[in-house]
Amino acid sequence: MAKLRVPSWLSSERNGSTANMDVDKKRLNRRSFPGLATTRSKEESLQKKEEEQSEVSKVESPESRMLVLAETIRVETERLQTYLQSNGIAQPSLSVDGPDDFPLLPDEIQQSRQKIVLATKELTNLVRGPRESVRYDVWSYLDTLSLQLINSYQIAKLVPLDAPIKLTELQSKTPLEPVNLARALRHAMTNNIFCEPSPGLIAHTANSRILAQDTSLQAWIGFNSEDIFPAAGHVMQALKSHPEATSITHTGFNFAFSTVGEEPMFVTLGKDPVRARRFANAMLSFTNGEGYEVSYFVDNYDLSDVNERGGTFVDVGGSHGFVSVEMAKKWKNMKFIVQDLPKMISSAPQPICEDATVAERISLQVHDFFTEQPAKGADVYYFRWIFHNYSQPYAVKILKSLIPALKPGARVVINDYCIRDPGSENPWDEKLMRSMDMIMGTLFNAQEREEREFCELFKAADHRFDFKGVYRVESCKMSVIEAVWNENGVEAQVDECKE
Ligand SMILES: C[S@@+](CC[C@H](N)C(=O)[O-])C[C@H]1O[C@@H](n2cnc3c(N)ncnc32)[C@H](O)[C@@H]1O
Repeated sequence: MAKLRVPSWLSSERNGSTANMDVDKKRLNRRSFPGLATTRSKEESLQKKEEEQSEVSKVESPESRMLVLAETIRVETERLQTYLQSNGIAQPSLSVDGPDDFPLLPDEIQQSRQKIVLATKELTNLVRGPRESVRYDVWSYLDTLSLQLINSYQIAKLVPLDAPIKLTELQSKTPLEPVNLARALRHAMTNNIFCEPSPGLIAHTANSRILAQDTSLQAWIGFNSEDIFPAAGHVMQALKSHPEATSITHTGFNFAFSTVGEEPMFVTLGKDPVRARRFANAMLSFTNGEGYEVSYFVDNYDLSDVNERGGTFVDVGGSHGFVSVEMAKKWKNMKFIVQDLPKMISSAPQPICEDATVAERISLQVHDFFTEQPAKGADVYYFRWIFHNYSQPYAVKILKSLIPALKPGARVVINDYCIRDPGSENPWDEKLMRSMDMIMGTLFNAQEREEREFCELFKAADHRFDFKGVYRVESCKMSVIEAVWNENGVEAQVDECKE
């Protein structure tokens, strides 16, 4: 049997694991903006491989692996519990009044959480065994299905927060036929969404209660289960008919919603204000998730020179402008333009923000980013969660459409994932990023990109884009990828984008 390697992030030896983590952290947060850091070199990758090889010597026999994992779970749970207790933070609980989220935690405590989740998952896999694990992993879509029914029929809002409700009474409040309501609820209960304290009585858990209260979360579940889930079921069909998989109108989404060869997903959503609003709110929920907070960008991206000269920041594909609102609060001398498709712009809140001194510096503009950029001579063109929606031909077109508007020194800033080498991300984030990559393929035939791919993208659009590199703030999952417009740029060298 092949031997299992113990990854350094899972080791329960405190000093060893912390030391490894520090090394990893330093390595992974290396940035390639001039003056801030240097690009990860081949030698460093090799060195990492060697370090990993040496981990093989710490191989555990399959019999003891369960105990290693159990010990990791015990040690890390104790660490998390102690931290919460000594800081007066409520302990996690599934009961209806359990806390909604963890507060911002120090890095090492956050890593404890990650280790617990990942060790628990591996231990579950080991204890179930390979055949049973794989056999039933494929049923994970049923978790989405039961959640879709509950969310779509707004069942969580029908269950009182303070007392259980009889299933029969709940049935009378929904158009869902009793068998289907009971089956969706009882399936969701296997995921701790609702509980049945005694037969026929339905009550909230913390999970179902948050679903009843959080409208952005409802939108997130709605978008994922009603737009992405059907699209995922049509990916095979899309790939079989268009194996090259670059067209944005021949995707799983297009096959699911009968728009093949007609229009991309955003146009479809844009035609329906309810769906457009749900998408915007879903993005808000996602953005508020751990490691995606807009504050990482707002707090760390330096615009003091632009602010000093009262410059302009264009948020291209900026949805309802929530990034610009936060930026305008910080940079009080700057102007902001939020651009998006007509339906998105018309459904944006008016005023965009309560504070008039912020709102008056933000304008909304209808603009299709595949056409010539109308905001000429701005200082920054910012794209958040845009480029990962597009395969290379489209992404190049978006950049080319900017060129007539660019003044020398204009910054083009992409705020997206930047994928690292397989296995170099912590597994928690790796799963998230790989999942997002799958979703991008499903909806757009698009992809998440590595640093080299971003560099190649800019160079493919125009050699005058001076690629500055990738910057990622500690604990943030998103990277800032930047290029500066250089009128006198020289023809790109073939090797320029290689690691
Ligand atoms: C994934 S969302 C990102 C929104 C926002 N930047 C954020 O960070 O949440 C993509 C946005 O691009 C907009 N969009 C899609 N196609 C567009 C186009 N051709 N021109 C302008 N905006 C577009 C969508 O309406 C949506 O608001």
